[in-house]
Amino acid sequence: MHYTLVGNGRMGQQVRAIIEETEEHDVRAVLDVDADISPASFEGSDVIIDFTVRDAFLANLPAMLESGVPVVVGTTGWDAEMDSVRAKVKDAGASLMYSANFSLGVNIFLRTVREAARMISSFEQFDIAFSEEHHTQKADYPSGTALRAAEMILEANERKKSILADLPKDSKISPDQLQVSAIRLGSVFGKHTAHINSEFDDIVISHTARNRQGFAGGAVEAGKWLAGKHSRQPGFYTMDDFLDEMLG
Ligand SMILES: NC(=O)C1=CN([C@@H]2O[C@H](COP(=O)(O)OP(=O)(O)OC[C@H]3O[C@@H](n4cnc5c(N)ncnc54)[C@H](O)[C@@H]3O)[C@@H](O)[C@H]2O)C=CC1
Ligand SMILES: O=C(O)C1=N[C@H](C(=O)O)C[C@H](O)C1
Repeated sequence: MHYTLVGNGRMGQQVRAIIEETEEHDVRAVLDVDADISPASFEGSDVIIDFTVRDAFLANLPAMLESGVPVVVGTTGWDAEMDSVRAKVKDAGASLMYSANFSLGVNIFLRTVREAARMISSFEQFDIAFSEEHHTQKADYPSGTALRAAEMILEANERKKSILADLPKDSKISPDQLQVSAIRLGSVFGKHTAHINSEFDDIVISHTARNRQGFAGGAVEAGKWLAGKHSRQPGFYTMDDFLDEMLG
C-alpha cells in the first residue's frame, strides 16, 4: 500500500518509520506546513494519515476529501467540529476514520474503564474522575483520549451527566460532574487514569504509553482496514468500528 502522510512531527516520523520497516508498503509523500496541499497531492496513494494540529486538519480536510483517498485522522482537538466533519465526509462520498488514540492497549484500557464506570453506576458510594498526563509540547487539553474516556464514562454511568475540564474558582464540583484534569510534564508520551473512590476504596485504572509506537502502529493498521472499507462502503468510521470487526 502507498501512504501519504500529512504532518511530519513526532507522530508523522514514527508512522513513516513503521511503514518503511515493511517491504510491501511505502510512503509516497510527507506533507508538512510548507506544502501547498491540494487533491493532486494525494494522487497515487491508497490512504492518507493525518497527524497535524486542529486548525491544519480542518484546513486540509476539503483537499483530502476531494482527493477520493481514504483518510486516517489521528489529530485531536476538533471534537467540537465532529458533526460538521461527519457531514463533509458523507457529502463527499469519502472515507475517514478518526481515533483520538490508535493504540490497542489504550482501547483495551478505555473499554475496561467503561465497564468499571457501568459497575459502580448503581452504587452511590463510588465516585469517579479522570486524569491525563502528556509532554509539555502538547497543544490541546484535555487530551482527545481523555475526552473519549469521559464520553464512555457518561454513556455507562447514569450518575455522571457532564464533563468538567476546568475547576470553578469559587464553587464546589457537583456530584453529577465528571472532572477531567490534565498535567503537562516533561516528555511523557501519554498517561491516562480513571480514579474511583468510596469511603472504603480507592480503585485506580491506568494506562501509560511507553513510546509512540503503539499509536503509530495502530494508525498504520487502521489505514489498511480503511482502504478495504472504502472500496466497499465509504463513510465515517471510528476505532470502535475497526476494533469490533477485529475482535469479532
Ligand atoms: N490518535 C492518536 O493515536 C494520537 C494522536 N496524537 C495527536 O496527533 C497530533 C500531532 O501530534 P504530534 O505529532 O505529537 O505533534 P507535532 O507538533 O510533533 O506534529 C504536528 C506536525 O504538523 C505540522 N503541521 C502544522 N500545520 C500544518 C499544515 N497546515 N499542514 C501540514 N502539516 C502541518 C507541524 O509542522 C508538525 O510537523 C496531535 O493532535 C496529537 O494530539 C498524538 C499521538 C497519538
Ligand atoms: O499529543 C500526544 O502526544 C497524544 N495525543 C493523543 C490525545 O490527545 O489523546 C493521544 C496520545 O495520548 C498522545
